[in-house]
Amino acid sequence: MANVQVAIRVRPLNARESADGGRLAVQVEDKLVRIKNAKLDGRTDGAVDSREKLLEFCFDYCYWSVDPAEPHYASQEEVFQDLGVSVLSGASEGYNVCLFAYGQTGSGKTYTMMGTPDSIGLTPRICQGLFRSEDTFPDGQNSSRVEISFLEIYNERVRDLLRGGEQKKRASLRVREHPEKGPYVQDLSQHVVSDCQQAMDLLKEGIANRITAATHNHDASSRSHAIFTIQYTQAILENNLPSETVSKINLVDLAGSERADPHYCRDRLTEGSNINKSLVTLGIVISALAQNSQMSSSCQSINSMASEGDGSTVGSHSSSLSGGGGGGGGGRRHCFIPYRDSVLTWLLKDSLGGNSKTIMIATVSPSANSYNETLSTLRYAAHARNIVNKPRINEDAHVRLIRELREEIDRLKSMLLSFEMRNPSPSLSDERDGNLSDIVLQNELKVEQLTKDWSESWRDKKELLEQYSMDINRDRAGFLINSLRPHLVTLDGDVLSTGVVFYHLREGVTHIGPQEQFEEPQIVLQGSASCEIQNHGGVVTLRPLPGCVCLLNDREVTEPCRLAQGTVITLGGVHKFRFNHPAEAAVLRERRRASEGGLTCTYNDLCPMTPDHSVKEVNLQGQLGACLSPSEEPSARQCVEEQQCYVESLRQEIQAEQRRAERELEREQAHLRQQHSEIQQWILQEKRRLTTVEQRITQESGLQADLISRTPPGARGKSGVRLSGRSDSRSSVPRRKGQEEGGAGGATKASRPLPFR
Ligand SMILES: Nc1ncnc2c1ncn2[C@@H]1O[C@H](COP(=O)(O)OP(=O)(O)OP(=O)(O)O)[C@@H](O)[C@H]1O
Repeated sequence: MANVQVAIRVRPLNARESADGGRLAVQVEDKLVRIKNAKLDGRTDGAVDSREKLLEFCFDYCYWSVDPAEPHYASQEEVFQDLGVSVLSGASEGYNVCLFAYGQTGSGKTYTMMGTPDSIGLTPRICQGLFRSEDTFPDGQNSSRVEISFLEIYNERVRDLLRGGEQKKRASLRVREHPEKGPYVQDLSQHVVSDCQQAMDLLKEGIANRITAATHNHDASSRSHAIFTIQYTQAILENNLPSETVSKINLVDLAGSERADPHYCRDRLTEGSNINKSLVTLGIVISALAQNSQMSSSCQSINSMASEGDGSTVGSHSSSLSGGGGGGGGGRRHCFIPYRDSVLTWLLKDSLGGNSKTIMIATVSPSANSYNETLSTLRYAAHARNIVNKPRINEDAHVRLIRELREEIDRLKSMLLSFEMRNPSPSLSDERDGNLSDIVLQNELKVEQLTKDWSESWRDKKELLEQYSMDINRDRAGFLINSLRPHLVTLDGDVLSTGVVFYHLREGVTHIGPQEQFEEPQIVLQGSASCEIQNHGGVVTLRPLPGCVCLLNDREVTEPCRLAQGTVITLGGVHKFRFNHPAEAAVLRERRRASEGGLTCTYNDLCPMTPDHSVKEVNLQGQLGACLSPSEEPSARQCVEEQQCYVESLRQEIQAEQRRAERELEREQAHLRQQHSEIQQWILQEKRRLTTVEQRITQESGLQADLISRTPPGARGKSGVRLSGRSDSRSSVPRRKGQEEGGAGGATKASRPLPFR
């Protein structure tokens, strides 16, 4: 059980307050805050109780940040040293922790939680502290993982502050509740970060996406509640005893409460009423929780008094407590907590009365003009201080089992020892002694095995995290997985298959194929498709195996073949993979950047498909050679050398391809030459035939003219031509050249095929 810790921070007077005379209404002394009602100061009529003039509240921490020149001025660092360090220590022990800032608009919540570039606030300091604490463990003993998400609640809708794209940023997300893990936001992006800078970048990105607007009190007022969540997973192996915990750190900057102003536009009024609604719900939740906690503690004290009186045991005392809220306390029932009445309280359910260590920092203005708002904040905060939470260490179930078994072993061992001491006679103790020893031995074996399993599984997870930098939704659309090792990605042709599979190509040989073909295939495939991939110091070679058709970029290979970045491997016509070589790709990307568009190093560019690839290949080789410098990392140099070997082999392939292409060209040219001479001959023949036809036409025309002139007019037909004895339709109609002569003209051309295709 732990009470919510409450801190108060008083900010400096702002320009408006100073201009108004700068009268102060708040005083701070150690853990006490006093607030004076200046309006009642002048009244001496006795109607006013002096207690109304000066009210006093006690809190866990009080910070006076009004004037840096004053001796008890509390800086950002001082606030961090109390509250931030408390957050970090809670998280490092495996507890969920929540720190939220509450206060009137313009009272300094965002300044305290986020700070300014010159004076950073609690959230960035906590991120720094988180990564700093990681360095305190000796190498190899601990390992951790930090995931970040950032959301805002605006007009009762949840928005992801770290999601790219305008549309996605505006999309509202749904809040759901997991039976064990509690409320969560569906589809909220999670970002794995490996250093403080990455966390800071996300924080800045989220802050920039937050909705702000000008209000009476504040020019850049946050109009939404912002929740920055760090999920911190730690694994430690100390003295062969594992521990694995997951803690959630919620850092909340609430929107400021403000009185509604009728001069505001409708949107601003709706916004304000939603802010106030959620803050009122928060107030109701806090009050109800405080009431329940007080009721429980009074039950506890009544029961403990009763148990002292009748001498009952601790067990019966606790059971009477757990017997329900209404058990004691004069029959009063525990209040219902309306968590679901606002999105804010629903999401903070665990932080308020649940599994979390919670700190509230209430920010106030010192000005007498803000008396009412400050008093309301102090009352709100005083209520919150009564809330009792039930934080517990979020331990991994396996680790808990190991710990419990170890405790059991210790208990059995001590039983064994005391049994031996009480029964020195060997005959009597031998049998029981043996039984206990067996149990101890069995448990020790179990613990040993479990510890081994856990260590291996954590090592695997850790290794995986180191190999992959995995970022969910960071790249705007989905997962971005960056691996540093050569790997395969499945390209599944089955439309019904979902999910993407990565296979690391470890140093040595990776067997790919059906279960029965290899003793231990690392990549199991259905059917008969198989091959071996060798990775020797980053040089990756595929060896096709008999009985399986193996294609690299759709070209069949039968001999071992060096794999290049981006190669598509097809095995047995069904299984497709894309090969990625991150180191090779990095070097090639670097070269591409250096050449400013001179080179596009995809596999297809490197492949000798057309003669002009040789130009690119030479270009590539020139760049690789030129880029080698002594200052380059050995691995990069090695990679460049490998690239040069690879380029050399490509160059030879290109030359062979060119020679093949030249031979092909020569054959094609000979064929064309032959066709050309055939056409020439055909044209010549046709010309000759035409000349003959023309000569015949001329002859026949002469004959006809002669015939007509010699025939008497009475013997001529209607057409003026006397039909000869030979029935020749060709001579009975006027002729058009080329049409009539035995079809030898155009018709012949169409019906006679050309001598080429
Ligand atoms: N402790 C402080 N020291 C110096 N300046 C402060 C302090 N607290 C607040 N301020 C200044 O007061 C102004 C308002 O502070 P801040 O933006 O943090 O208010 P807020 O409570 O977050 O307001 P809102 O709820 O409207 O967003 C800012 O200019 C901030 O720099």
